[in-house]
Amino acid sequence: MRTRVMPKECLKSVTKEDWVDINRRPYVKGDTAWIPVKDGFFFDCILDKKKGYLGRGYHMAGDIAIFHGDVPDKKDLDELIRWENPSCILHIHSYEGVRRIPKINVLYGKPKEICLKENGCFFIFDPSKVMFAMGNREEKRRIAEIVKKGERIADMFAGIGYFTIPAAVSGADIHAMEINPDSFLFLKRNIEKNRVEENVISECGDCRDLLKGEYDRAFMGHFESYSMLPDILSHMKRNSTLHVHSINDISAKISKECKIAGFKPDISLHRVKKYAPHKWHVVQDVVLL
Ligand SMILES: C[S@+](CC[C@H](N)C(=O)[O-])C[C@H]1O[C@@H](n2cnc3c(N)ncnc32)[C@H](O)[C@@H]1O
Repeated sequence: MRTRVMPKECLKSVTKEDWVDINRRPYVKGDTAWIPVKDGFFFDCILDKKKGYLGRGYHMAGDIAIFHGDVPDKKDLDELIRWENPSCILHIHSYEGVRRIPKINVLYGKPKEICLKENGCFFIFDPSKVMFAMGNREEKRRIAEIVKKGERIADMFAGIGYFTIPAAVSGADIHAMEINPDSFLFLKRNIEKNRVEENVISECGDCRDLLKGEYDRAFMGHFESYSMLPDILSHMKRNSTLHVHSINDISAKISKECKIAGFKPDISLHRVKKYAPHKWHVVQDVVLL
């Protein structure tokens, strides 16, 4: 790659210059930036094609690199900085408690808010403050496809709007409930950012206290949500649908609760992602007959 070598602080001021190749990422090391140059313009250094990254697995949320599991070693970090040029590297140890608060180490740079675009929806969040499950993209797309315009939906564990936003964009009316005030603030901003204010009523608090009226569908996007089945079942219409998330198949437990509430459940199981060895994040679609 042909580059011009400049102090890092020049990066912002040169982006609009006609010689800058905006289709390539600049490479930054310490205080120096190697800025890609378009064909036909003056350059002062050719950067070797970078060797691939061979370290521990990670994923990128915007320009923030995230490790789960064990803490990566210094060699992996140096390699990753060279390979991805991230603004920040986080190690997320776990998500704590019912509010799923990330327990993190900042390994490089400074955490910040990012805005991801997925399946045409925007999600603003700070991965050091709130949970965002990167592997649920397909499930969000599936939900956006199956909800119907005008349906009244309870999103009992709305988070930053993982399911609320795609369902609202599809034209459903969502009652979004979220107990964590940090996640709730991002939820409000994502409702605005995606311009779905008319389709979403959002409330901060415990969904068990907030459920109101009758619903055509309910999203139960929390692994312990089955314990709240009695709460939601008293608000569900006949022929309505629940989407109950869990680790591995809990159809038998769900079936028992639905029968106690007077429904005949028709359950189908969908895998969302691998969670741990022998453990799958699954969702049970439960039609209440
Ligand atoms: C979408 S995230 C979790 C996703 C993932 N399926 C899991 O269980 O780890 C779940 C969200 O539910 C919220 N939450 C937990 N208990 C709640 C409750 N009783 N009422 C409303 N929101 C709740 C948490 O704060 C969190 O933002």
